[in-house]
Amino acid sequence: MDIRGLGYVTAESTDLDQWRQYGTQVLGMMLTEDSDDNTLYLKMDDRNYRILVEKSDQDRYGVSGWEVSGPDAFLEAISDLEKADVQVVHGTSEEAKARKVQELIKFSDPDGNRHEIFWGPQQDFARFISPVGVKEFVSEGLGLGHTVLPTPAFDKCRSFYTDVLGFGLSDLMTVRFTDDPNEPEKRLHFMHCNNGRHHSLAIFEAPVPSGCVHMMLEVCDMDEVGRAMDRMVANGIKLTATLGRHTNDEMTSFYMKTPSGFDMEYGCGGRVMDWDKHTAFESTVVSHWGHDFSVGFK
Ligand SMILES: Cc1ccc(O)c(O)c1CC[C@@H]1C(=O)CC[C@]2(C)C(=O)CC[C@@H]12
Ligand SMILES: [Fe+2]
Repeated sequence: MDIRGLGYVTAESTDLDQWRQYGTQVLGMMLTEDSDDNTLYLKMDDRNYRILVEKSDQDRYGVSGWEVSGPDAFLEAISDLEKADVQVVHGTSEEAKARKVQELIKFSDPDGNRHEIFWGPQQDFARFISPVGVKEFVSEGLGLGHTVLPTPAFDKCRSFYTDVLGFGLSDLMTVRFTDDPNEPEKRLHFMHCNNGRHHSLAIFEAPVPSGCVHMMLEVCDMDEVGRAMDRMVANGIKLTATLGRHTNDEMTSFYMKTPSGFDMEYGCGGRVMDWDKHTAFESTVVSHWGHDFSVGFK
């Protein structure tokens, strides 16, 4: 399978007003005109949208939308999934219209994380003009960012993502939250698809009620990250990890809550990888400096 990038994500929300404010005033994305009382389309680049918020009776992460290059790659993806006995549901033309793509399929991983594969996103080529002056999000040729999904059935999920969906292992960590040596270590594997982003997906060996550990958006420089922190404070949004720089993708970022209960990482300076020259390794530290996740539990 040849996945080119994370094309879109969806979030479920009981209160779209919160996301309207958060999406535009904190993240700095554009709310496009086709948004209505049940659906928000949040735009951050040439695409019509990258985050789709849907009115729901729950606040949680929705689906991860993976992009393939065209109709042939789409058929190949369907056949790979069916060969692996994954239940594939074909999206209706109404669903494709709502997602603003030509065609899509829907399926889940062994832990029930929901995914879609699509081809042919609509592009209005309208310039991204941020309502709060964000210059640029980094997504061209790299996908919108990354998502980290909860996968307690780790071994099954790991082979699902590598053997069926074709993700490559970028590097890995094992995490222990306390000093208790009896606490089992939890695995965290960073995975890439067919682009230069260090990871478009990571899987974490623990359940998370909101359906997502965090997702990440990348902006073009450190000032944009700092200004986003100011907007987070001004809008009363909770910080969940302090500013820091990761060892593996070298990104400088902070983490905050979204209105759907999962976290948003907002960063800059991510490495662009040449996978032919890469060797997978295990990091024994989270970051070069910063990234205190304990603030999220306070
Ligand atoms: C370690 C790391 C490298 C690159 C990233 O983009 C990234 O988000 C992380 C941190 C991932 C991870 C998390 O999001 C939830 C809390 C975790 C599991 C920790 O407690 C350590 C690593 C953290
Ligand atoms: Fe991350």
